[in-house]
Amino acid sequence: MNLQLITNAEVVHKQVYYGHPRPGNGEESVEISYPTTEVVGHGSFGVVFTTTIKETGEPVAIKKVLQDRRFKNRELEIMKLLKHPNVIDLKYYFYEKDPHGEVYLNLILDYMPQSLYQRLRHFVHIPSAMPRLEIKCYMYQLFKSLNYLHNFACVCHRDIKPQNLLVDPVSWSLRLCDFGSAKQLKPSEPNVSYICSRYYRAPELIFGATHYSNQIDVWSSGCVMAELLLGQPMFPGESGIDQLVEIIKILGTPSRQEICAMNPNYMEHKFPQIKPIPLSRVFKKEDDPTVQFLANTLKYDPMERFNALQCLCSSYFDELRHAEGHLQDVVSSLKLLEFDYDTELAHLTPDQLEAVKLRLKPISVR
Ligand SMILES: Nc1ncnc2c1ncn2[C@@H]1O[C@H](COP(=O)(O)OP(=O)(O)OP(=O)(O)O)[C@@H](O)[C@H]1O
Repeated sequence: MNLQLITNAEVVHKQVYYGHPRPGNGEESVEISYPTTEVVGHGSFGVVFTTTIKETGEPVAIKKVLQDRRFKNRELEIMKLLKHPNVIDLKYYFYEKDPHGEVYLNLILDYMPQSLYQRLRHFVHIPSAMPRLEIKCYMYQLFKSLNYLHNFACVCHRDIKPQNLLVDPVSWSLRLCDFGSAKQLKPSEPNVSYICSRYYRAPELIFGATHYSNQIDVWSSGCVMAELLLGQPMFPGESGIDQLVEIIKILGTPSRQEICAMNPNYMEHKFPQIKPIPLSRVFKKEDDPTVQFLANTLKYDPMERFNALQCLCSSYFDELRHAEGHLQDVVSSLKLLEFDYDTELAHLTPDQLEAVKLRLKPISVR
């Protein structure tokens, strides 16, 4: 995405629909105005520019995508469902026609200053490591967003990568964006395996599985965390199949059982036998809970891989639950230890709920 400055802003007025209409109000609309525009970015599906809504003073990003009239826009339908502090919020949307009669959908989203990709490039450029606590806060919020997405909205994001994680480097808040590849997966229905950006693709996708689960997002998140720690992608595959080679070079050749767990229909089992490199050697400077956490997110077998809530409960995040001084201020201003029962924990059995609530509490009040 190239960012380019636009000058000579003019104010436009638009009749827009609310992203989350009040219950019973159908597709409620309102008129807003905003200057066009300060910054634009070109993505694979359209442009994104940032501006400020005149009536409310809200800074927003407007993502404009070409609308195929034959289909409902899945990104819009999914974004209407989502409301969580760690997910980019759809404030309004509207359609517009260009002079050639093409229809564009405009998604008006809450604004975040940077992507995690840009934040990491900042540290690589200095050069210095990203502070370990900053990484931990971002990863915690990422898994909070995934726990909500997977268990409440039943949506799989399918394109977790640093470019789609938006952050505020001052408050350390994080929000997940770009639901252009997201889908509600149904166990009985097949899904395309050619999704997710290469470095972050779960091995079951590389093995061509069509009955994968939300666990593909956990693998991608493990790759993001590894990249933040290393300053460069952990599995930088140069092609689809080379991606698997990069994974095997570190995790070793998957066993017959692991291949079967990734894709039971995968027949060719001819791989050179490579031994795994212990992750403690790849991440020499990291402590045991960090290395163990990465090992639990980067497992071949999707069922053995931690799910998002198990990740949140991991001892890697205990430092946030123990927090004192400045970190305690960060934790409380980001409301990291606050969970909403209905949208974050309602899928648990009563026994699981008790155990999880105990685990996620600040340590001082246990
Ligand atoms: N809410 C937002 N606030 C600030 N910047 C944003 C916002 N949403 C998107 N962006 C910027 O625009 C970029 C592209 O957004 P998005 O990923 O949604 O579009 P895309 O067309 O799907 O892009 P891609 O080609 O990367 O898939 C983001 O990486 C980010 O830099």
